[in-house]
Amino acid sequence: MLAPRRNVWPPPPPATESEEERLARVDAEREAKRVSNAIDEALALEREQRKRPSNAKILLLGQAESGKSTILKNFQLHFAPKAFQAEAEAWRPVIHLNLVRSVNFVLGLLEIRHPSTYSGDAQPSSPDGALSGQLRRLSISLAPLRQVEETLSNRIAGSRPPEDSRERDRYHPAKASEISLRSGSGWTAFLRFRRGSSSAPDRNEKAEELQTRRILSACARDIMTLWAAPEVQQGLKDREIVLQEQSGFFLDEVQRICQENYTPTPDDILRARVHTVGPEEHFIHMEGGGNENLKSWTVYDMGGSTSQRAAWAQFFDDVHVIIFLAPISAFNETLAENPTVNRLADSLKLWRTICSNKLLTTVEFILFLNKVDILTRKIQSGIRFAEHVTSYRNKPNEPKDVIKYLSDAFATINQTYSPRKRKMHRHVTCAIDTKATATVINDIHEVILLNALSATNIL
Ligand SMILES: Nc1nc2c(ncn2[C@@H]2O[C@H](COP(=O)(O)OP(=O)(O)OP(=O)(O)O)[C@@H](O)[C@H]2O)c(=O)[nH]1
Ligand SMILES: [Mg+2]
Repeated sequence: MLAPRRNVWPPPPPATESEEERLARVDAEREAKRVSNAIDEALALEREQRKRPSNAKILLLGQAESGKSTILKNFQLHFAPKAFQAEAEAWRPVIHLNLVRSVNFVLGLLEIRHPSTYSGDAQPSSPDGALSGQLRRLSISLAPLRQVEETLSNRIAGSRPPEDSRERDRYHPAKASEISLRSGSGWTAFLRFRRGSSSAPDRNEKAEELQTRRILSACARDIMTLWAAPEVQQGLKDREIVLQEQSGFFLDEVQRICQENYTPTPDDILRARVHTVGPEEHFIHMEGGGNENLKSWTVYDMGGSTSQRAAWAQFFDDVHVIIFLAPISAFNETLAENPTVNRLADSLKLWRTICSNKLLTTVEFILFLNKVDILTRKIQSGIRFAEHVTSYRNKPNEPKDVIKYLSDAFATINQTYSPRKRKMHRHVTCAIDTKATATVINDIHEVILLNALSATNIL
């Protein structure tokens, strides 16, 4: 006689099985089969979904103030204009803060130039040491803006600024200070702010905002007078400070921005400056429907200052495209976090590090040579590129020649240091020009789709 079979499923019924037990067993087996089929179907579906992702994953890299967050805003404006517009109101405090910081920066400069008047000394030691009566009056009438700056900073970044921002917020002799945000309390507060409809600001916040708007409206005329004052313009010129080229510059728009009923325009939002601290993940759901297989994009916007860069590598794994921003206008500037390092040299070095990274061997790169408008203005104002980049020697000091030289330099680094031959797409951009950037986005749209779809075996 054969021994009863073991290790088979379902096990053979015991010889003594009653009719009732048999019915119960058949029921249990049917249920087990149903569960097993359901699991198989779920696994098949998951496999299918993995092949058809809802996401293209894009990484924005580049040094601080290269324009990463501005490109992200362009993507949002281009692909999800309704969502972009819905957040417009939330940018108002950021724009107000950018403006107020510029005003306080100018007042700070006057304070340094004319300490005797500020300290109340009636007998300034030299004629230069005295502020004109008009500027003295303005410095008093605009004094409330220091409090406005503090209120807005606290509201946007949270009452305790992140370490990195405290470092940056120290008074910089040539630069208006910036607002920093990081994922965490400050950032979520800002998001809550931006996505105000789901959690409306409380009564205190509303009252505070109203108060800020009233103060700004009352100060508008004095801010304009201050900005137009020959003494202020001369003071900036003497220090070779061009505030117009700095991030978050709104001093030429005071009348409009200080109106009590001001709502930011897309151009204002693109020019608003918030320093990103920590990686930010943004989902863009294509409002026009997008590609059938790819209805949303995930864009990772990284903080670009040197202390932030260590966090980049954790996003290299399954990224489809990297967009690297190099601010080509920065050839005569140094890093805010390290004044001994030239910003262009830092950008080239960073690009080389990214090109040679083995984890990114198969990733396609899109290079934006950004801030071409500022580069053009600088060269046309007589700044000589070769004085800052000696290898340029005696080539023509013309924007188009400088741009070509830089574009070739970045391309050569890609060819030389990439572990394998890599496709690279180059664009010369001005990220605050929405129309020109829309054309570039149309050009790179297909590159992003192709990479995302082929990475997931759909193509
Ligand atoms: N004039 C000009 N300004 C630009 C351009 N691109 C960006 N900006 C401005 O430069 C400032 C800095 O840009 P961001 O996008 O915040 O820079 P980022 O790379 O995100 O900087 P971090 O977050 O600090 O890493 C913003 O105020 C932008 O409006 C450009 O092409 N031309
Ligand atoms: Mg940023």
